[in-house]
Amino acid sequence: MLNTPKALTIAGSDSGGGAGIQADLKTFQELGAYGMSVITAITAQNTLGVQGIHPVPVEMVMKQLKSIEDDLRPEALKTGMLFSAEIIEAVAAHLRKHGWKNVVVDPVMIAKGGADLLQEDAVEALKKHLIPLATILTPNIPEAERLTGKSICSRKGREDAAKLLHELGARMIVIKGGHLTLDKAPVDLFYDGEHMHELQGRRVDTPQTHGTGCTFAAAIAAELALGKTPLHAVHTAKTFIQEAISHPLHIGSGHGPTNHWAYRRNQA
Ligand SMILES: Nc1ncnc2c1ncn2[C@@H]1O[C@H](COP(=O)(O)OP(=O)(O)OP(=O)(O)O)[C@@H](O)[C@H]1O
Ligand SMILES: Cc1ncc(CO)c(N)n1
Repeated sequence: MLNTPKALTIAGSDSGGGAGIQADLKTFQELGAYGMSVITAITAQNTLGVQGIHPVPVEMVMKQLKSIEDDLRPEALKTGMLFSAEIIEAVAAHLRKHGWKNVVVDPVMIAKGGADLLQEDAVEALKKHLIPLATILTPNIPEAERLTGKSICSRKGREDAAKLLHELGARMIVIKGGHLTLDKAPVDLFYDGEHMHELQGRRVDTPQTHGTGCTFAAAIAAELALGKTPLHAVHTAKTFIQEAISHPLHIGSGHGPTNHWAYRRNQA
């Protein structure tokens, strides 16, 4: 019998269920990968914002990683909210030591409501320790600006940022287009280290976009776990998030979650 593909998320918990660990596990499930988690921080969060953050002690993060390594080695993984430099360094050291492959790094920095999900001094740790291990790095435009130190105002600016991030060590990069001005289609740019590809999208005018970045990166990781190529994985992830945003659930009174069921329902 074939082994069931296992996908791991290393990220923060969102009590509201729309982002972080919860969004990742729902996405893995919908795409047919067995989902596992290493929790780096607990957030008290809902569709209105983040009310509290409690980082998990680094020793406990390492214990979770070891439990997975000893028994349930993943075919692919994604990282999300890592919060501190010490957690980033511990996660990166583990990935290096054990040679875990198919690493999707979503460099989560700020929640949609403005809360800091990454400490200021952790950005350098991300650049130095984790980005060089990324198979696919998935920054949004503000994150790409922060990582490269350059503002992005054009298509050429995004291409240059992708190349700079490649020089930092990421093998492939998707610069997401969700933060482009409202009238523009949210085209994501995928750089495979040689060529630029466009991931076309239709903008949905909705506030229900909580966790879009987490869901997108988790879908890429699930597809890599299933053995798909990176190009196939990013295209499927784009379709997955487009469906999830296009069929909102209308939950909560702020930035509501996306609909993780929509993709599979539409495929059926
Ligand atoms: N309003 C929208 N309509 C259609 N697609 C969107 C919309 N907003 C974001 N997307 C898509 O969702 C995916 C995630 O992009 P986005 O830029 O929102 O990530 P993010 O800012 O990291 O998300 P998060 O706030 O969860 O961290 C991308 O594929 C993007 O093009
Ligand atoms: C736990 C967590 N991770 C990531 C995000 C970004 O969407 C969030 N709001 N919460």
